[in-house]
Amino acid sequence: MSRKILVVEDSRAFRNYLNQILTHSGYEVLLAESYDAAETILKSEPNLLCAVLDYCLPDAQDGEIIDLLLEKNERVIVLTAMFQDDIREKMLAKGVLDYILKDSMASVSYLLPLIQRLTNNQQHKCLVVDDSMTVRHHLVHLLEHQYIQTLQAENGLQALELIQQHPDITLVLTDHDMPVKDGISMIHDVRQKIDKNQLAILGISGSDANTLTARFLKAGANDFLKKPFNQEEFYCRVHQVLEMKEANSDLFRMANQDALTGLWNRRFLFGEASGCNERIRNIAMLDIDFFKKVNDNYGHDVGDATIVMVANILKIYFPNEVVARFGGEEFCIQADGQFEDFVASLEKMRQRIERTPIPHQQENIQVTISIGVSNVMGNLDQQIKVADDRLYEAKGNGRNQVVYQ
Ligand SMILES: Nc1nc2c(ncn2[C@@H]2O[C@H](COP(=O)(O)OP(=O)(O)OP(=O)(O)O)[C@@H](O)[C@H]2O)c(=O)[nH]1
Repeated sequence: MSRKILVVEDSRAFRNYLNQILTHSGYEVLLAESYDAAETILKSEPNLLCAVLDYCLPDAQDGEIIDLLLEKNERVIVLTAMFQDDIREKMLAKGVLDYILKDSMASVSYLLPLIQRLTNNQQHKCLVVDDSMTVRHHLVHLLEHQYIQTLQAENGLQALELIQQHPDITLVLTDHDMPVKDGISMIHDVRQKIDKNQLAILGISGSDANTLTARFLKAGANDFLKKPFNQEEFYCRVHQVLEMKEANSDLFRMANQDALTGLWNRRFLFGEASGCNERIRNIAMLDIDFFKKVNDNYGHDVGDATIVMVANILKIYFPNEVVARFGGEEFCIQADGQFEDFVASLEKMRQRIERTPIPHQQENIQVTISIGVSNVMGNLDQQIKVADDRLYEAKGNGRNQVVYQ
């Protein structure tokens, strides 16, 4: 997705300031000081993330630059020195994303978060649930204008089916009064399985019932928006809900991921991933052989690079399984499926690690791993204990091997 932003601004100081803050944040900025200059740039630079436009330019004093960009279906943010209700109404009616009052350099501090929001929106998929096609289309238009992908459902039941079929949905916007299944009972059902941090829900309703907001929130909605709403309020609520969700996802990642390798950590393995039921599952415990020597001979940084190399190969061979860094140079893989297939993949992975050199100065460092595997009925602790005993058997038998019985 494009990171190009067109900035059209006649004040040199303001233009340079915008260029500086946007470039610093990793965007590619195209600068124009007038309508004519912008028109020339647009001939050769399609595919913008958005355009930041001064409302009043020396050669286009009444917002004509906005029409030029909107005709090309670009996303437009307007900078204006005048805050007049009629201009604001006119701009928003045209389909401008937002406007920013240009009364000081500090006022543009709102701009960067807005542009970052547009960038992050591209990771989100929203399910719009409403029995009115007109309302659905209006909401879809607003969301897609901000790069949020969309799906649509006519009632709560269809919504539940789509949520199950599309685990990548991150946001649901739902009405309440719908045939077949209403919004609040749909939220109740969703929350049996998916919590607020995984899936954000924004209730939207025009009902006059003054208890509806509380009912939506108590059922598990993250927020509520009353119809009719204006575009600015809609975007503010959607942004707020998505920001909260992203912050929670970041926290979850920080608490459950190993910082060096990006693998899951022990906390995740015994918490989220373990489940409480006793059942059969495949467990592998892996340990890098003679790892202390890598640290002693080449230093801690090379030791770290070795751990990362092993972790990356684990991810390649077990992309859909729970792969965790158990401790220093010890890893654990938890998998379902056929035990023989699991052992075969572990053996291939062991050979791959043995063949993968870690370049260091003029040398290629080579490491091996030992693996113990279990497939017994029990809880996670019991299964890890069996795999761990087999890992130590592998170490005792000469290392660089898989022991699975
Ligand atoms: N570089 C680096 N070293 C670590 C890290 N965590 C633990 N270690 C080191 O890993 C080494 C583990 O050594 P040992 O437990 O003696 O085992 P080993 O040398 O791998 O020998 P065997 O397991 O018996 O084959 C210790 O020297 C730890 O200091 C880490 O995050 N980075």
